[in-house]
Amino acid sequence: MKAPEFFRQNNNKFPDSVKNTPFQLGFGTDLTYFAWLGQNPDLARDFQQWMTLKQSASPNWIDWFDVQGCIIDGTDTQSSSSVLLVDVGGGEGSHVKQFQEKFPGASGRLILQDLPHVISGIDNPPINVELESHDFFTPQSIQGARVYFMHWILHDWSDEHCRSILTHIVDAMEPGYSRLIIHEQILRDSGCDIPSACMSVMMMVQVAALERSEKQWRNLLGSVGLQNVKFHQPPGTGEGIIEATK
Ligand SMILES: C[S@@+](CC[C@H](N)C(=O)[O-])C[C@H]1O[C@@H](n2cnc3c(N)ncnc32)[C@H](O)[C@@H]1O
Repeated sequence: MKAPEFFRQNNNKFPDSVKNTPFQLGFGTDLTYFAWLGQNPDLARDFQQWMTLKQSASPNWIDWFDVQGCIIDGTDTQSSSSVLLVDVGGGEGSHVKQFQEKFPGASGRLILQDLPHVISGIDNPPINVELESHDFFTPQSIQGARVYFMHWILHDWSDEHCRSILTHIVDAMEPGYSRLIIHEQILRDSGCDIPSACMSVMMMVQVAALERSEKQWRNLLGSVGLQNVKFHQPPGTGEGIIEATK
């Protein structure tokens, strides 16, 4: 682990670039973590399988969040091409698969987006879900979906990168109709629990990013023009839902 060496060399400052973290020092690469995974297919597959396993062992947001009232009830049921949910950076699709299984009768298309090497590596694609190679730093191809969903995406990126990702989604959202649903940690402003703090440290050393508090989320989402920002915490502990509209 090269973190102590990295921080000694950098005067204990937070990494200033996703291309200059303890990860690059440790693995002797100039690539960002996700670009490096793209060049290491076996490890990329292990990473996606780990994400799927993690999800199967975690509380599922659709079991405690009011999906029916907040999403399904207001969905356009008239157009056969309308999109119910886009899972942006959705990996192997465990979230969109669970959504489809819990709400099989919900009207609208379900779309799973991720980088080309991830999409082409999916062995068992979720049924009734369209797969699309998409780089979230480019304009969003799906316009006016009811929901743009992201789990464990924004905690991988600095505020500056997040603004780029979010701006492409905001541009595609239909005012008053589309919802952004972010499934991430919502840290307490003080007295943060140890597992969440450890995750934040992991994001720092790997991708120069962080877990965020409610105040940090509000500032970030407000900076790209999102409004009606609501925070939902699950019963007990765990990752929350942050909901916003354009
Ligand atoms: C921490 S994983 C989360 C995956 C998935 N949302 C889940 O919860 O299982 C981050 C995901 O972002 C994807 N990703 C990274 N950079 C991307 C980009 N530029 N465009 C689209 N997806 C990207 C990765 O391939 C990976 O699947």
